[in-house]
Amino acid sequence: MDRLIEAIENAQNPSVVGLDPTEALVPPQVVASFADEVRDSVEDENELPAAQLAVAYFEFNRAIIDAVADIVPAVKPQIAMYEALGPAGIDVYTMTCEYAQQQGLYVLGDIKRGDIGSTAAAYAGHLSGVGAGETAYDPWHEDAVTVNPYLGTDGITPFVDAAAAHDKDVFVLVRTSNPSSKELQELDLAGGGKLYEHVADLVEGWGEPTRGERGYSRVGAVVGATHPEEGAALRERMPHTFFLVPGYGAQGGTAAGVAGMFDKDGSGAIVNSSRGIIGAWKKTGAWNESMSADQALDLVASAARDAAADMRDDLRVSVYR
Ligand SMILES: O=c1ccn([C@@H]2O[C@H](COP(=O)(O)O)[C@@H](O)[C@H]2O)c(=O)[nH]1
Repeated sequence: MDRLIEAIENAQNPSVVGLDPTEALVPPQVVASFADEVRDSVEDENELPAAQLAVAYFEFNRAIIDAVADIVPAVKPQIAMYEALGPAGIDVYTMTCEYAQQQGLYVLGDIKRGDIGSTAAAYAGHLSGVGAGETAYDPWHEDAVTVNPYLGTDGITPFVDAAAAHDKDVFVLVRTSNPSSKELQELDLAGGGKLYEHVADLVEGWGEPTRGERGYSRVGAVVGATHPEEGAALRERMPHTFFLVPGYGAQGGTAAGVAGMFDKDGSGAIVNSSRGIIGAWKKTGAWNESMSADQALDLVASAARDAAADMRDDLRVSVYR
């Protein structure tokens, strides 16, 4: 986690921009502008819509990354949005991750994997790449990934081992931001405490052998911005676990609400906003259908930069107090 902490300190900004493109979030003229280019590249007409959207997603992401790279430390591409497009989407996911790393950003791949140990070992290829030594190949370009702890220790260990071997990190779902999270995570355990508290203790333990110079381990926790009190209690309970905090903005989380998830030095957490930043252009009232694709991308970029700067300033007031 030391690299992420350093990037946050350099930017004085504990926030991460979520790259979750959907058809509704990309200006239509951007998608339309790739129709001809894509038609020549697909073998089957049926592939056209996915291929066209995929190219549009990449240009959309690139405009946003260029606009925010000097003010945020990290991006979090959500792989679901890309997987939804099939192979063309997966290509654009990896291209986005690579481009973001090239711009100096820490890339947190939101892949939420979880399976039995032997399969988890294959998923851990997201962090370890393919092969070893000089011929090692990293197709994913991720600095960290999210994982689901539901299968227990053997589903997590391959990710932790890969993270330790490749100077990367893992974020484990502990207290997720969504309304239904209470159905499982708030269950009372026979021995006392809630299920998510037990997961929190496991996460702190999984990370223990990987503690870095800044006191945080390579095994972080996902804690929703929509649970301010529980997040603050988890901060106390998990002193060596860095938090990824989604749910700010579109899901109702606030800077005041997440303040307790940071440590006394204003470190220990990074807050995500996806739709609030990449969809900010829709709220400006400046878009119109006669704009060119380039003009629309300029609007996306400037609105994203303004929204990212507002979020940074908002967090600075509450966190760097
Ligand atoms: O508990 C969780 C875990 C992950 N997420 C992901 O974060 C972003 C949030 O997007 P917004 O548009 O800022 O709401 C998205 O990729 C989720 O899958 C989460 O929200 N909560």
